[in-house]
Parts: sequence; structure tokens; C-alpha cells
Amino acid sequence: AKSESAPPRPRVTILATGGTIAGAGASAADSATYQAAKVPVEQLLAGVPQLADLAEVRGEQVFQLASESFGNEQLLALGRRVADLAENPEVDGIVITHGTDTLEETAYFLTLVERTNKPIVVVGSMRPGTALSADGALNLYNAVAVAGNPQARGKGVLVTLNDEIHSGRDVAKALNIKTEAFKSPWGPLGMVVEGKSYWFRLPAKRHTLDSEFDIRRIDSLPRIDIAYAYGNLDDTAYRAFAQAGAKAIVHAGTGNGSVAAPLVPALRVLREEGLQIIRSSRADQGGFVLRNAEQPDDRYDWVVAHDLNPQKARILAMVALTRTQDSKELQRIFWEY
Ligand SMILES: NC(=O)C[C@H](N)C(=O)O
Repeated sequence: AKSESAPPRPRVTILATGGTIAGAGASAADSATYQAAKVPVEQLLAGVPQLADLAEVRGEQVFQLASESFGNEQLLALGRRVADLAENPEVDGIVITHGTDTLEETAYFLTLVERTNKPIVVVGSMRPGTALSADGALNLYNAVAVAGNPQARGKGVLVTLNDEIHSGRDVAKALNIKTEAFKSPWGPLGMVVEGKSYWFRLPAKRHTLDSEFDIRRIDSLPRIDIAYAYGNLDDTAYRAFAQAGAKAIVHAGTGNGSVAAPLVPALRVLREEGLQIIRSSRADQGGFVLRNAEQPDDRYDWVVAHDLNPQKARILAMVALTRTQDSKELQRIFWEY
């Protein structure tokens, strides 16, 4: 029996949503060829018995999906479940196992809408658990270590992969074949090694308890699409998205969100018709779009996404448009989050 003076372990709930961390391949040599979202949460946890040294863990299967198949319904359902757990006094931290393809979108969404100080850690893997040198077990161990650590409170939603602790706002999948797949343009917040967290910086942007958004006040998310820019681009995709009911279009622009001259009139018309036009950059390791640089945003009433990549800009715009339709407010939100 345990001695009565043993310090109580933190209580961490693991919400499993699928992805490669729950993937399985035919042979141990199959590191890239496998099926995602196969292994149930009980089996995932049983595969890492060392989790019990870190925390009292319990698992919950929320979805069993590859993350490229996440939709807004999944974001809302997961967000609500996280909020329930965050309100539960018997839960100290929350871990979400997730596919890596859209992990950065979910992590940012939760950063914006979860009104809690409790650690929320999103984790995935690049290799299925059946592969040689699978990375999921250690990533999960690290996630539970961070989620159970009181020092992780109030730091916003976190992401642990490859021994690094990233801000869910900044991090993005930058590589799709290496285990060092996730990068933050402004650097990770810290490292987690042998279950211990080492912190080096804090997020500067508004998040969680300091956010004006709340999952409890969001019933649905508006349709927002992303149009990718390249040479010889015309307005076909933009018009089609508008036709389909988009409330905003994120322009994944070249360089600093630049817009090809032949496209400008169409985007101005769409804005006049009520759509928000949000200029972001397709430069994926540190886009940086400034107002009135390249295009006269004040005159056209467009918004800039600043350093958010197009997919993160879409997440913020969806959340923001549940509260305001005003482009100036939308721009303020883009500076603050
Ligand atoms: N590494 C992964 O998790 C990729 C997988 N397609 C997913 O996002 O679910």
C-alpha cells in the first residue's frame, strides 16, 4: 500500500481524438505508410505505463479521426468537453491527443475560447505506435508531465512534440516527414526532459482567462475560406467562396500578403458586398503582414493577419466574427491575439 504521506498525484484527463498517435501500420518498418486513428485511448494509455508515475490519468475517446477530417463541429464539441473538464474540481490538467495535420488549428482555437488557468496540452506524433522509434509514447508522457505541472497553469494552450513545449498560438506543422515537425516562428516556450519542464519564455498575446471569447457563448462558427495565391492567379476561387456563403476570405498571399493587381477589383467588390478580406502570408516560417504595406488596407477596408498563418487566421476570424462584424474591431482582435 502507498504511504499516506505520498504527495497526491495531479489528476489529468486525456481526451483522445485520433491521428497518427493512434495510428497503426502493417510492419514496424512502416513509419509513413499506416492508417491514422485506429488505436483506442485505453490501449494508448496501456502502452505507456510510466504515465502513472506522473499523474492519475483517465482517458476519454472523443473522436477517432485523422485530423485533416476535423470540421467546425469537432472544434465546438471538443471545446465544450474541455470546458466541462476545466470546470471540474477533480481535474488538474487536460491532454488532447490529436492528429498533427490540423493540430495547430485546434490548439489555437482552444487558446482563444477556453476560460481557464488549468494546463491544456495538445499532443500528436509523426510515426504510428507500431513503427520503429515511434515518437507518440514519449510525446504523450511529456504532455502528461506538462499538464500535471502547476507551472504550466496560465500559460495558454500548450503543444508538446519532440521534447519541446510550444505555445498553441504560435506553433505550426512545418515539416511532414521528420519528428521535429513543429516549429514556432518566435521559438518554443520551453523543453520537457525526463518528465521535468524547463521554461524560457511566456506568450505575449491574449489567451484563455484573458480572452474576450468563451466557448460557452459560441453556438456555431461562420464559414471562412482560404484562397492560396500564386503567379497567374485570377478571382475564380474568391468568387466561388463568396457564392458558397463565406463571411470572410483569408488571402494566403505571396510575400507580405501582397495581392496581384488583376485581383484587386474583385476583392474590393467582395468587401463592398460585406465579406471581410483578410490578408495573410503563404510564407510558412514567419509571414509578417502589416497594414497598408503592399495594399492600402485603410482605403479598401481590409484586415491584415499580421504573423498568423492563413489557417490560424481563419480560426481567429471565425471566433471573432461570432462577436463583431466591424472590420476595425476585427483588426484590433488580430493585433491582440
Ligand atoms: N501525423 C499525423 O497525425 C497526420 C495525420 N494525417 C493526422 O493529422 O491525423
